[in-house]
Amino acid sequence: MVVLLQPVPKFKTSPVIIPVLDLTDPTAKTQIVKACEELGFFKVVNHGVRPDLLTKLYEEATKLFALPQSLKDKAGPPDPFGYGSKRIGLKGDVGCVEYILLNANSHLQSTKTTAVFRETPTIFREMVEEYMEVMKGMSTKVLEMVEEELGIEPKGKLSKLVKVEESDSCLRMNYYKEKEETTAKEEIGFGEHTDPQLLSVLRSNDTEGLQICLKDGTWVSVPPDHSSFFVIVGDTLQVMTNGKFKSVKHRVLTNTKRSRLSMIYFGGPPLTEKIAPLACLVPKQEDYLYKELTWSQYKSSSYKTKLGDYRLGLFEKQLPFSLSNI
Ligand SMILES: C=C1C[C@]23C[C@@]1(O)CC[C@H]2[C@@]12CC[C@H](O)[C@@](C)(C(=O)O1)[C@H]2[C@@H]3C(=O)O
Ligand SMILES: O=C(O)CCC(=O)C(=O)O
Ligand SMILES: [Fe+2]
Repeated sequence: MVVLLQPVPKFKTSPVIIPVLDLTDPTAKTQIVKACEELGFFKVVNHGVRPDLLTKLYEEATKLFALPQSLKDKAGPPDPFGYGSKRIGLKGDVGCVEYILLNANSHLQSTKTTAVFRETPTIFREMVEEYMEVMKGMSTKVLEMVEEELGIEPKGKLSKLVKVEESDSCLRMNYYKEKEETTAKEEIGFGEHTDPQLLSVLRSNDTEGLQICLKDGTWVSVPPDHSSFFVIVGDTLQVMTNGKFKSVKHRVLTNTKRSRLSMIYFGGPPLTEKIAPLACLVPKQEDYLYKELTWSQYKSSSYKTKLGDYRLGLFEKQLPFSLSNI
């Protein structure tokens, strides 16, 4: 008899060394740049975010996902904002995940974002707004440190993209339910992908599941740590640094015994912002690896791709005909 075994995703079980950054350390900017180049990922400790805000927000988010399905569905299907279950994006991707996606920019706020808040207590909305401000602050701080270390001029060129009111940032809360059967296998919670924005700031409860892909293609598990944040380099930062920083591929595998609740702030530039390699980092135009696109163009093209697609190809310069045929 032939027994067909379920393919188990390959990944290293031994934890890889994730850079741990204390933003108040005078050497932090050098370490941030190193981590963004080598891994596109690092952990932030000693961040000063009010622990009671985190605890309370997690309590309220847990209550939200425990609401009757009929109430949650009032804020769905996502447009892409609002409440979603299993389906991710518009191109048929699925995962073992329930989520809400909310605009951070109140001027761009969609009706589906408002619908989420209709089903939740006022305190939830207030805490979400405060949390988004805190995340904006942390994203700005990280980008300011990158500017200083790389000598990016004028000051604020990068960080203002997430700091200004028009920035197109969003917040996602993902809930991965535990499996009923204790013998159940791990499944894909959130399939492999890179984040399109400049950078993402992630926090989760203490349930494992997040994995990142190293440059050699091996997947490694990121040990969870509810007291820290994780920063993920996005596609836009890869383009602006002309490939110096790596937009890291990541995914979530579900845990069979415990539920995972994560919150991710995606720091995006204003919709009209032109994204291209920074001239102060790449003096010669012919050395640019990427062409210019507005964030709005890249974002709408991203929504035509599947989760795991290589979206940075949209930015890549076409090689001259003679070269591309070699
Ligand atoms: C399949 C998709 C979901 C996504 C939009 C996309 O077409 C490709 C990028 C996906 C992603 C990944 C990071 C964030 O979670 C997200 C909100 C984003 O900006 O890009 C999601 C999009 C989504 O779920 O709407
Ligand atoms: O839920 C997580 O821990 C990560 C999910 C993620 O990568 C995303 O929402 O873009
Ligand atoms: Fe992601």
